[in-house]
Amino acid sequence: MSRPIIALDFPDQAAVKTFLAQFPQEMRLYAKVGMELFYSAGPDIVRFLVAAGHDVFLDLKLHDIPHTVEQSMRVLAGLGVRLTNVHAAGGVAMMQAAQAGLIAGTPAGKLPPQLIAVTQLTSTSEQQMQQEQLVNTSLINSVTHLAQLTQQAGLAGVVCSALEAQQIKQATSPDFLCITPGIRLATNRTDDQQRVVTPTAAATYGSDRLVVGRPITQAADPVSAYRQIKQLWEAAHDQQ
Ligand SMILES: O=C(O)c1cc(=O)[nH]c(=O)n1[C@@H]1O[C@H](COP(=O)(O)O)[C@@H](O)[C@H]1O
Repeated sequence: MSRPIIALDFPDQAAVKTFLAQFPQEMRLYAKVGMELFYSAGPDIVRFLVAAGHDVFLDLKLHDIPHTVEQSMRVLAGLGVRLTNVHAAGGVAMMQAAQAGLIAGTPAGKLPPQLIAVTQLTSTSEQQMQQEQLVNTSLINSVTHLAQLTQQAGLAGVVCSALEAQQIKQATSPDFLCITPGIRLATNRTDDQQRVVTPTAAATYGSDRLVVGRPITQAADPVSAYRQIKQLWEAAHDQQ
C-alpha cells in the first residue's frame, strides 16, 4: 500500500535529522525535499536521505525554457531520487525536454526518476485562477487540460488536489498518476491550502499517493500523526 510522502519542509539538515530521529530507525519513509530544504542543504540532503534507505520525491517544480530544464534534469537525475517534478504550465516541449534530460542523466543500469507535472497548485482557488491568471474556464477544466498535456508529453502523471483525481483519470488513463498534496485531517488548519481533502476522501477519489507536510511535521507527535494518516488511507482502500 502506498506510503504517504512526508514533505520535509525544514530550514536545514539539522532540523531534518531531529525530525527523523523520532521515527523507528528501521522505518523506511517516502520523503519530499522541496525548495526550502534544497536551497539550504543542497544535493547533499538528498544523498543523505537516499543513503539512509528512504525514497525521495525531489520537488523543485522546474519551469523554464526547455534547454535550461533539460540540462538541470540531467544533473538532478544523478541524485538517485524516485520522483521529481516540473510545472505543466511550462508546456509540452519543456516537459519533453525534462524527460529527455532525466533519461540522459541517469547512470547506466539505474532507472530514471518518474517525472510528474504540477497542474494548478493546491493553494490556488478557482476564483484566483480566473482573476489572476486570466484563465477563462473552470478549475477542473484547467487541471484536466494540463493533465492531458502532461500525458501527451509522455510523463507519468500529475500533482493535483485529490478533488480532481477521478476526472483526471477519466480524461487520461487509470494508470496516470495523481499525486495529491493539500491533505488535512478534519481537525487540522488549512493554512495556505485552498483545495484540501482528508486522507479518507483522497483514497475514495482515486489519489495514488498523499503528500503531507504540516499535519505531520507540525504535529505535537509527528509519528502518531503519520501513522494515523497512513491508517486512514489504508482503511479507505480496504473498504473499496
Ligand atoms: O508539488 C508539490 O509537492 C505541491 C504541489 C501543490 O500543488 N501543492 C502543494 O502543497 N505541494 C507541496 O506539498 C506540500 C504540502 O505541505 P502541507 O500543506 O504542509 O501539507 C508542500 O511541500 C508543497 O510545496
